[in-house]
Amino acid sequence: MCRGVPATWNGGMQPTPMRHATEHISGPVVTVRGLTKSYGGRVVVDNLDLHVGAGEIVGLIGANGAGKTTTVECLQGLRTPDSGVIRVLGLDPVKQADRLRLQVGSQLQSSGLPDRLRVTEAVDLFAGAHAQDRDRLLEQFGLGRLRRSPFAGLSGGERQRLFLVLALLNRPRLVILDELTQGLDPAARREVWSAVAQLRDEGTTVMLVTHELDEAEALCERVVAMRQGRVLDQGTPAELVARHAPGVTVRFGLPGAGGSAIRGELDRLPGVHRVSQERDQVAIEGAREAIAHVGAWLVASGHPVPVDLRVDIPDLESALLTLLDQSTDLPETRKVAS
Ligand SMILES: Nc1ncnc2c1ncn2[C@@H]1O[C@H](COP(=O)(O)OP(=O)(O)OP(=O)(O)O)[C@@H](O)[C@H]1O
Repeated sequence: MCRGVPATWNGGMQPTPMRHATEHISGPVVTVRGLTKSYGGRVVVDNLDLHVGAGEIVGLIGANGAGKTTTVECLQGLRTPDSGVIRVLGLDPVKQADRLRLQVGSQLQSSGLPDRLRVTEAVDLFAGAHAQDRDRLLEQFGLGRLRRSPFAGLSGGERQRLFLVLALLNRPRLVILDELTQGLDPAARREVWSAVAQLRDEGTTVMLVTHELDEAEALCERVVAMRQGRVLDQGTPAELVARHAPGVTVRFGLPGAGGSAIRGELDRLPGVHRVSQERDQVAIEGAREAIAHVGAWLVASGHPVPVDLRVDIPDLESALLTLLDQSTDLPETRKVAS
């Protein structure tokens, strides 16, 4: 869930700092220790620790209501934590909000702009002294021909792209993107992905809140999986897959190959855990190395390589599902101690 107005965009009210690429960032961009936030006595972020280094793209993923948006809202100073310490670029997001506003760009899903505000007017309103080339940015996000369109006339995806333009306009050092590509068509989604990859190449730190796990897998160097306000696990997408969904399945049909001899041979291959066979259809479950050994066995066996040969490799979604499933024994959401 995303709420709020684009309060952390640099609205052009104050001078924008020099280009972030030329600034020296020492230390972490985000440090969170023991963050706790509750609503109406219900703890929704529970003693959370988080660390984001300069130039990283970190994804917050997890179940609905896990506290991801609340966490990034606290980082932006839009929510005041009950307890814990937050430093963003070394600053306190609540007490030093003015200094931080110049350096953090946000794209929030449900942000709004006045209906009659035209695209160029919105860009002018938010542009600081050192803003990027506005026309180039609008073209890059496919909004060039909509320069004169009022906000109310934009489609959901176009609004989303405009918010992204506004978030990037002033070359922020940290960009927070919540549900980045929701509502975008597949081509626009890829364009936005490449824009984020470009940000990374330029050294911008990015925090991404997303349910799109292919997006997290494509863009994030590290993902933090959350449930009930707590971090369940974190690591590179590949590490989470290896830890929580390590198995693969190789399937193929081998006409006329029935019988236990083949099963026995496959069973003995390194990495194979289980072989099942139904008529001509063979399914082999095992570790990743089993893929190579089964392939080698197939070639060496002299059978033609089966046309229906298929390998199912788990992805981040499988890993997260397992992780969420395993964590159902977490204690119920905490109530604030009275
Ligand atoms: N202003 C609020 N008042 C009361 N409860 C709130 C408020 N904002 C969020 N919550 C609740 O806090 C919990 C965490 O919400 P949050 O939006 O941070 O989770 P999320 O992980 O971003 O969820 P989603 O993936 O569904 O967007 C939810 O149960 C939500 O209903």
